[in-house]
Amino acid sequence: MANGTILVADDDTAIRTVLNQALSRAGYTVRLTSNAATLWRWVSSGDGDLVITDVMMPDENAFDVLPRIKKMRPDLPVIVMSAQNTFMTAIRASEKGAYEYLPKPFDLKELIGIVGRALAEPKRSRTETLEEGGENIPLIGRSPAMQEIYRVLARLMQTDLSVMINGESGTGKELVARALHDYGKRRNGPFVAINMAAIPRDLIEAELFGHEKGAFTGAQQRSVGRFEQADGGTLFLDEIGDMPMEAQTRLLRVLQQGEYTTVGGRVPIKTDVRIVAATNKDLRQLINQGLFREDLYYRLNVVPIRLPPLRERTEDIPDLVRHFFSLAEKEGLPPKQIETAAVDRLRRYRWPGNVRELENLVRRLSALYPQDVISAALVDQELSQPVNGVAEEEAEEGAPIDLSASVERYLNTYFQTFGDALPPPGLYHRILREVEYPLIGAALAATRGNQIKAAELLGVNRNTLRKKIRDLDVQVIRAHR
Ligand SMILES: Nc1ncnc2c1ncn2[C@@H]1O[C@H](COP(=O)(O)OP(=O)(O)OP(=O)(O)O)[C@@H](O)[C@H]1O
Repeated sequence: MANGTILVADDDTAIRTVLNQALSRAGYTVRLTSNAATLWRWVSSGDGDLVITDVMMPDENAFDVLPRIKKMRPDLPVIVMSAQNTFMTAIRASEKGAYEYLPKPFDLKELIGIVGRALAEPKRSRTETLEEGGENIPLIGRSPAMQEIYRVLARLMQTDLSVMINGESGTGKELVARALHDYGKRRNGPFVAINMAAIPRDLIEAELFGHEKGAFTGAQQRSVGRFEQADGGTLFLDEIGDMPMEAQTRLLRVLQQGEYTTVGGRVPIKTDVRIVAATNKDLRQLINQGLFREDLYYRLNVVPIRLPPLRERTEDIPDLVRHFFSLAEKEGLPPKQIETAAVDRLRRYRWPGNVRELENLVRRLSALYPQDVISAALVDQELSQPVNGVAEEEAEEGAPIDLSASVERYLNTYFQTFGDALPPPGLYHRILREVEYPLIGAALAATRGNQIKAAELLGVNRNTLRKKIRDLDVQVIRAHR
């Protein structure tokens, strides 16, 4: 049975009762209080092995008590709970030295797990407190998906771990990379971003690592690379999936050895940068296609963060809309209000361009229309206009797709990415595998995971199907009905 004394501070009686029951059942001694003054009295007299506290208490905010607790008893783990589930709450909890931050409502099992972990860990002091972050919240959204991201970010702030952000275009990958830098321990150093898709492929290495005078035609003088610019700070490698192979090899070497040479240079240069990479592609697929180095993937993917598309977190739309209207107002555009029905329309839309598309829409609504209140009809009108390629593709949904033509187009681009060289051997099986995987997945989805029916639909033997599922590692999800 676990033991130790847990001090719980929350002005909500129901939470105190639930925590008391769960923690006592797990074997802990529990002391409960509804206010910060009592908590402080207990802590300062040396009581308790762990604290669980709400942020808002009637007499004082836990974020004001936390630095005092950490100063007096740096080893005492403090778990902070809050119903104010914003990015700043998570960050502030981390900055003030909280052991863990839990947005309410939380899962009791998870809490008990965290308590056990905190008490089992060797004591370490985390006394570093940072300045107030200010109220300029960089990331908006309180959906469960975003809260989970804030928690991961908060944990990462005091580390230098490589982070890989995956998400569709416009989901906020660059914003997250910046937040990691701005609130992390490298915030006084530079943040340098480079987008692999925006630079001609043959210049990427020189751009990243710099080049010596005369290293290649057109290199009239020595130039400093992004690695050097980012020294002491963060280097954000956007669209990493578009990085050419040679540059990948060079990057891997830097990550392994902590030093590099410029293009055309011989002297190794030491580097001290934190790498945050981002992609909207499936890097696993690129690895299978021989377009991305698996060893580099593992180096970069130390902490993966998946940013959900906006359509998976529509509950964030009202907050985002308010945020973008207020940004527009700060830029001098007239203030606007929006009807509830109009927000409902926004929540039902699919947002292929994600938050960026929503931001642009709000900007258009602010700038182009004289009405003070944005109506549902106006939103309908704006959403019905195709604004970019993605929307047009969407409009074509349902139209028959020519598979051969698609494969041909795909192959053209594929060969082009290798320039004059040939792709790695094994192309025939790689391409067939690419087609087989979705084909089998679709057959299983259509038959709700019934392999007999799926084999019949595909016209293959059941054993063949079973083998394919195993070989291709297709996820079989059975319907429970
Ligand atoms: N959670 C958020 N809160 C506030 N603004 C956001 C949020 N997510 C994205 N944005 C805004 O949406 C726009 C697009 O974000 P960002 O450029 O970070 O996306 P991205 O995923 O890096 O896109 P791409 O893959 O196309 O480069 C930016 O103007 C950003 O400020």
